[in-house]
Amino acid sequence: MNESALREQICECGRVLYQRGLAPGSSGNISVRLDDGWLLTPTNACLGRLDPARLSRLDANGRLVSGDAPTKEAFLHRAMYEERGGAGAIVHLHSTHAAAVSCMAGLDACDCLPPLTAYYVMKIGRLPLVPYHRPGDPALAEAIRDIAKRHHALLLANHGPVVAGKDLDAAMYAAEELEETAKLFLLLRNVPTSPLNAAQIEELKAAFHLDI
Ligand SMILES: O=C(CO)COP(=O)(O)O
Ligand SMILES: [Zn+2]
Repeated sequence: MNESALREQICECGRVLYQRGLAPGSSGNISVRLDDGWLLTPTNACLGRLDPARLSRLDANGRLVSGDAPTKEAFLHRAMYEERGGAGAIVHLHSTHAAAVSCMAGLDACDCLPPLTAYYVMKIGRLPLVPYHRPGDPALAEAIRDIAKRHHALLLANHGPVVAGKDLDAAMYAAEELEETAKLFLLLRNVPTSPLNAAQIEELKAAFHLDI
């Protein structure tokens, strides 16, 4: 896909996520890796009203070469791309139910949500929790670097999810599946549940060649 089409795709993805209420206000950010840098959403931009021409274009060294000032988390996206050679796009949201889970006490920091459904296992697998850092804190890049080596999705404490994918559709679908599973998790809080067991997860990993 050429850069112009990628710009349009970022804006369309932003519109869909905003309209679904997964990126309220000016929250969230999206990026796509290019051969020689990245395209990112501008800081303080509403994902529902992006202008393709004003997206932030960074060169391979992370310098802004065109467009508006990039998301305050450009360094986080860059760290994830550096650790995940196969990642083509990253979506960060403040989707309500995933954000709610990120605020809960007593989570398993290695895996915040149970494997309630096959699609959660297929799209997300395991969801590590990253300790709280303020939005835009450069220390966040190093905090996620080691985790990103092993996980394409992570949950920022008291904040929201960051999800990478081979392309923007994959990242977006996985971020939406994460939000739906967080919703299920909260709905089922006081209900006995039977998450998928290890054998069922192994079967999915084999059937869909999952790297989780
Ligand atoms: O979600 C956000 C920060 O965590 C939004 O920040 P930006 O507007 O700088 O992308
Ligand atoms: Zn955020």
